[in-house]
Amino acid sequence: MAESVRRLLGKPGAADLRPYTKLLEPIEAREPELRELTRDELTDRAAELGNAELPYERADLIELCALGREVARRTLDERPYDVQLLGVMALLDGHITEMATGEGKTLSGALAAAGFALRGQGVHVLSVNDYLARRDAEWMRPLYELLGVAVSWVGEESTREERANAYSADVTYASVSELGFDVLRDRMVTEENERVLGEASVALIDEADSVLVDEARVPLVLAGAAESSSADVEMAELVRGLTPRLHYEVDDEGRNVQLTDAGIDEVERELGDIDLYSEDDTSVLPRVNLALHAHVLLQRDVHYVVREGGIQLINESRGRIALLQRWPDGLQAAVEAKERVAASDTGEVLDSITVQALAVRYPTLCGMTGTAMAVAEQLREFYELEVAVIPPNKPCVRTDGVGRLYATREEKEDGLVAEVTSAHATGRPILIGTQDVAESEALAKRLHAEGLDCVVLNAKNDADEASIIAEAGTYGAITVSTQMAGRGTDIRLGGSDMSDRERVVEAGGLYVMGFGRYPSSRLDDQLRGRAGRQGDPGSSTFFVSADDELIATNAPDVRNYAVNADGEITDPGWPPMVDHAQRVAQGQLVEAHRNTWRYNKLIDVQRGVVLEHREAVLRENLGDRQLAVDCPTRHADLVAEVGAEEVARAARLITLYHLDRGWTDHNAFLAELREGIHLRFLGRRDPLDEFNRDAVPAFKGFLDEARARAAETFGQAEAVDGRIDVTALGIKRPSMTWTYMVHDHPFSSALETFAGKVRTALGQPPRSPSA
Ligand SMILES: Nc1ncnc2c1ncn2[C@@H]1O[C@H](COP(=O)(O)OP(=O)(O)OP(=O)(O)O)[C@@H](O)[C@H]1O
Repeated sequence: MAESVRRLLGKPGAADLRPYTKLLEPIEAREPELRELTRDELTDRAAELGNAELPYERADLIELCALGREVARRTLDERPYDVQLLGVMALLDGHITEMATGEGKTLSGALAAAGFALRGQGVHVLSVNDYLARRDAEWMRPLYELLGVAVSWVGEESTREERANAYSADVTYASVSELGFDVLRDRMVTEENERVLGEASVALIDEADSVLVDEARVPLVLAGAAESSSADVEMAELVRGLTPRLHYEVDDEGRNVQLTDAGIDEVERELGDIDLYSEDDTSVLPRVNLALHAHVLLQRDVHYVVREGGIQLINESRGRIALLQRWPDGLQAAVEAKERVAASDTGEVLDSITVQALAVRYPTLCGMTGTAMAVAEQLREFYELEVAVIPPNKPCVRTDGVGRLYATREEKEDGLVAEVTSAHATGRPILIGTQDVAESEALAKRLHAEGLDCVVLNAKNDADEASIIAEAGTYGAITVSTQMAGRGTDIRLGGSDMSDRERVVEAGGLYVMGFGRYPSSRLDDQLRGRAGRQGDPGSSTFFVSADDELIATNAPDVRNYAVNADGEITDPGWPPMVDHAQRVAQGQLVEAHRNTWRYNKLIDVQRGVVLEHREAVLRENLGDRQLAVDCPTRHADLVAEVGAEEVARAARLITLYHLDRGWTDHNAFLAELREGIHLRFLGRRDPLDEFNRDAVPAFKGFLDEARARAAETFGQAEAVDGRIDVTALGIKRPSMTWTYMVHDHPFSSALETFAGKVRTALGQPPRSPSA
């Protein structure tokens, strides 16, 4: 069997590509005829595809791909490769396609989106950020237009009208957070026509693993009227004076910090001989704990940066600044106090939705990424999605080294610098991936000190990322970067204009070096994948040390191997141990994901009940009907005075107000419950049971209570000049102006840590990484 055919048969465990490959020949056979068609004729042919339902039958699928190819050639001057068409077909079947960096996912995705749209489905193409949403929509616009498909995009700056217009297009590009914002806001409208989202039924997700797995449990939060929170400067200063190990202890994983007995004494003394555990004032201990958490566990330039006089979180799975992201309010204020910056505004949480819940709203889900196979099981477990591994257009000739393991971090750095020096002497462009901002800066400093000029790309300058990345393949370039997921710009050899390509190819192409392994093999692969694009030469290798957190925590035994004069461990036994360490870390992330999912399931059920009820109030006048029963006299009097329509309007606003108000309060209760539950955990009860035990009864009378409150308010309604003034009744809608993504870390990590402790206390073995 020819190698090219063997490659096309796909990997075990992945979706079968054979049905698609069989269509490649007939698709190609359509080409001569389609080339002769005028633009209008092409558009007409595309419209004809709309005369049937999904899924596409064989003949129509062939026609769609052939048309898509011709249209892309004419409008973008890019004739989609066979493998890109395989990607289109797999997406149309609702799969996650794995396509390597630079294989042209943007074009594949656009053709698939158009395919769905031609069959009458509304499509949302979800990107990881606004920049990519806009860029891709504009880039693909000529293609969509020729196919007769309306395309649009939404960005952070878009107004309500622009959003409504954008979502009414057949295909809308948006970032996950903007979409989340609109979904949450639409849930709180008081008039049906205030909604901006249409009826999209398909979500096509770019960087699908990052969104569906890494960020699945991140809640997007809709916040209401802002007010200023007060920074707890007193506590920040107090914990600043404490001594590690003497006054507090951090657990091995660096996820939990606790005062020691000496620390408790010290804090009590500093606060004027109070009793931290006094039943009379329970507010002090949480304040101390927050300040301690902020002081010890959240590190500047790792978890956040201080920029423009404020704290900006670093999104750990992408190494970027997460602009709208903040920690739960108390913690955010504690970090602000620690860094002595002004306290930022806080708001009341009106509602929230996790990225996962956002994704599963769509009847059809599909997506693309460079690295999906490694999370195939999770995609199946959480989303019932299959992965289709699309082979590269040209075979990948990149060589991936086993890597090097050193005993200490210093030796690792020395080893890397030596390798950079010798590779740089040949003119090869080098890309170094680091774990965090602080590390990227320290390494850049060292390289400069060695006379090696380099450019740094990290969360502090991510606005320039597209241009920095575009030039990373220039002859002699050295680029130091934090994680590469979702960077969305490919590295062309010889610079963005490829003018120097030959020289760079001769030198061996891009050399990717990882400064430490990431907690997930996918992140390693994303970094590696930057080299060897479209059959380019290139290589990759990772430098690790026994001191690296990942290794020290999960594979401490590597220390038993002998080291050579450079501090390098050369025994062939080490690579599997490092791989194992990474698998353990991955297992912990999956477990955390499962945990959040379990909590959210219950909350989602409750939210579903409220939303269904809300819908009936909005569309079917349920509030009015209920109030006519609950306050018959008042209702009748008001109808006589101002008419049924005006009463129905007021009834709707009053009922929705109390439903939303109740849900906001219930949300706050659930959040507190979740955060407080780990304390009870020490009592060795299952936290989820505990959570359900309280959350279920708390919701029990929810709808009745909202109804009773509405009746109470309605009872006081007065007619003035033929109208019912609801604001006079205290019905004021909160301003829903901003959203943020909460970092899930503090709670879930505490939960996991406590879970570990409980298991140990019960004499159970720690859970295995693959569990
Ligand atoms: N069929 C084609 N013919 C020629 N060039 C193409 C074709 N398809 C895509 N390209 C080009 O390849 C480059 C990479 O495309 P794209 O950015 O979509 O890749 P990607 O798979 O999304 O990579 P990344 O993982 O970096 O986001 C672009 O410059 C694009 O114009």
